[in-house]
Amino acid sequence: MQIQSRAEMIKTKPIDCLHFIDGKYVPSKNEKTFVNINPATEEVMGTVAEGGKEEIALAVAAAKRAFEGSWRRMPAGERARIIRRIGDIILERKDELAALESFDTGKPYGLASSIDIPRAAYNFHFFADYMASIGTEAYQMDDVALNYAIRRPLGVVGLINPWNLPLLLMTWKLAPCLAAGNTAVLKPAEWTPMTATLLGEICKEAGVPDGVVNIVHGFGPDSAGAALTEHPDVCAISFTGETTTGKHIMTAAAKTLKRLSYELGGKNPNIIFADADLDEVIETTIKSSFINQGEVCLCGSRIYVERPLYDAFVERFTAKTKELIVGDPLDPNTTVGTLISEEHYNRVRSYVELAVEEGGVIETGGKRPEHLSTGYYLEPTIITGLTNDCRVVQEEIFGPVVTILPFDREEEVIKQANDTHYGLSATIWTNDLRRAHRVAAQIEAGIIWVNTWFLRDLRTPFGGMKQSGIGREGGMHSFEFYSELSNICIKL
Ligand SMILES: NC(=O)c1ccc[n+]([C@@H]2O[C@H](COP(=O)([O-])OP(=O)(O)OC[C@H]3O[C@@H](n4cnc5c(N)ncnc54)[C@H](O)[C@@H]3O)[C@@H](O)[C@H]2O)c1
Ligand SMILES: N/C(=C\C=C\C=O)C(=O)O
Repeated sequence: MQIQSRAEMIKTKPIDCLHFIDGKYVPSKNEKTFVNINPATEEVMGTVAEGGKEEIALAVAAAKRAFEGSWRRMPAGERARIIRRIGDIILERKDELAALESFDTGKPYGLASSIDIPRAAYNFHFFADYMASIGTEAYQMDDVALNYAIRRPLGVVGLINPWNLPLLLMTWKLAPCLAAGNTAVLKPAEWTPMTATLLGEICKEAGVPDGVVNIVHGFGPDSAGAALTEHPDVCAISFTGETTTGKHIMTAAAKTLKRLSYELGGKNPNIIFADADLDEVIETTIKSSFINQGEVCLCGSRIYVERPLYDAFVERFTAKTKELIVGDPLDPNTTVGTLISEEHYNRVRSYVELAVEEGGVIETGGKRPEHLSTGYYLEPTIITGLTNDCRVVQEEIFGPVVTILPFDREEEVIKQANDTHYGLSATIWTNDLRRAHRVAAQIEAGIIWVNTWFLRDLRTPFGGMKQSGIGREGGMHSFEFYSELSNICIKL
């Protein structure tokens, strides 16, 4: 399908986003809505129904009915077929979903089309296949007794999502949640409602029974998000977002003792030893620094380079960064689109100004591109000359901004890499095999890549430690979160 121009798409597409509750698109009871702004044109693309306590109550009631109805009793093979079909339909509608994801986020259409949407489909295909292979455990107590565990679904689960990889991350939660036999109430991020809205009709077309998947739009505090974390019939929350938000949700969920899975913020080290292959390092570090405008929790925004390689790296990396094309997300030549919102643009810009106050040197970037007066565009930015204790090196910026610091010894860089409240991911570049294993084992992070970045095997544990998260999702870890185990002991 040729991508229609933004104007045509919005004229012809129902861009107003309604809730999807019990298999039907509905407005809020009080008719409240908020506007959805396109970050590249700063134009209103449509309205979004603003959900609150009432809409969450309707959605949870529908999910509860569906759970107690056909869904939990559906044979696993039939459930797997439906889940796989969701993935199929996402691929059939890839162009449309990629365009809407690009309109909502400002990310290049090419990125949405090559990464976000295919990975959203794969999340369903992966868990539909994986669920057939999961087992539990059994133990014989000599000839006295036999113990075996059975796995059962939790019930109604709340899934609260961020705006940076909207459909990818929403489906990373929804696929295993459904595969484990649960029903779900999803709360998309307020900045990115469109692909979430279409996910409702895609699930219905795939054969998901009404009420199994419900989508309620709105904000966090005093809105749909908070209501979901407080509802007594929601037994678990999987949340992806800022660490500060995670703390608020934990307080709200405590009242009803909900099970929690958290994927939170990060400030990830990218450690480059002098023996690394510089061409390979530069090519991947451009991605791990600036892909999706740096709005990826896994981005390696703290770059540490062993001193013998430092000058060559700064020179080559800066030159390569200057070649990146900041522009219209729908232009196939664009490699860096817009930030998500004016609010976020101003926040990221403030960190560039802070970096100068802290003594940093802006090697490139830090400004709005002169030829782009409309849209929340920011040049990819490289900062040197700071120390590890600077706020710009310590705090998550979540934009196209990286710092580069030199180091002399392995022990020194491990200490600096770990000197953070976060512990989500890390990247290590070296051709010394023993050093790779030795350093990786000492880095305090949930995910550590060596000589690569964002290479994902969905069977692996995914999540962060310290202030970057609680729990792991992926493969068996998702089933550990989205189901209960009971041990049955039979006397022989
Ligand atoms: N660890 C990961 O896998 C991962 C992935 C993507 C993004 N993130 C993190 O997410 C952040 C950016 O995403 P964001 O700005 O959407 O995060 P955010 O915390 O502002 O919002 C995330 C979601 O939580 C909702 N929310 C906000 N306050 C709430 C409350 N009190 N109760 C219930 N829901 C509430 C929001 O409406 C949104 O849907 C960054 O910190 C990034 O590192 C982490
Ligand atoms: N959760 C995942 C990616 C998170 C990206 C954060 O912005 C994944 O790849 O499964």
